[in-house]
Amino acid sequence: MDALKRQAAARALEEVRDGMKLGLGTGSTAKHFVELLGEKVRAGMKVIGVPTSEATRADAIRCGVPLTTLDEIDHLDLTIDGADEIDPALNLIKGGGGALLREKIVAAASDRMIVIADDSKWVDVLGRFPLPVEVIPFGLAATQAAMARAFAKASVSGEMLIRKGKDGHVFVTDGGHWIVDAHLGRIGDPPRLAGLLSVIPGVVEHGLFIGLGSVAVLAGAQGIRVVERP
Ligand SMILES: O=C(CO)[C@H](O)[C@H](O)COP(=O)(O)O
Repeated sequence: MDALKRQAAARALEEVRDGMKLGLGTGSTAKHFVELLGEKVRAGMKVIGVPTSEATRADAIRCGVPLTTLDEIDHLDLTIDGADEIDPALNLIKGGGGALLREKIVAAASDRMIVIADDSKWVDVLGRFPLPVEVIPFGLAATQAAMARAFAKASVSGEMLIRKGKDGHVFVTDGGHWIVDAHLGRIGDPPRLAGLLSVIPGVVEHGLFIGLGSVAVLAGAQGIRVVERP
């Protein structure tokens, strides 16, 4: 699986041109991309990156990739990031690594987003992977009740679990928020659910990426498949 992730990352690297401003995703697949990009930079390629997490910032520094922020620049040419699920409309579930808020800000500031993944992430319908929803800890019960109402309106339902870290404590995002993982099973209308979740005050962001992915690069046993957003 790791070899497939690296192959997808290598294929996406072919789209990177000298002088580009890049969004650098988070997760094991995006980490391969940062490592391969580092090799190009050491060979003379001039790019600058905005990391989507503190973990990716550390990886990029280790690999020698020059960094900036979306305070210093307001626009990126290309973001390369992984995903937890990808559907045929190139709607995504992201946030398995807990970086969905910065990932979405960076993707939205980019002209294009290339999603890199092994082909196990490709699904007919989103939802088997629990949907991460980043929330403010204040008023959590009220926020979860509002989320349940949004789920009902979108004809989905399922358990909501506060994400815990490996140490058993509540997982805290880079932004200081918590994550509720919603086990919905099947999300029939992702854009509708995305809209309903976005207007809940205690929801900072959710892991449905609608209309952000431009291209998916999927690596499988049969080779690489490149899928454009329809
Ligand atoms: O959204 C993410 C992090 O918030 C990741 O892109 C997603 O979890 C996929 O990770 P991996 O490449 O390790 O499978």
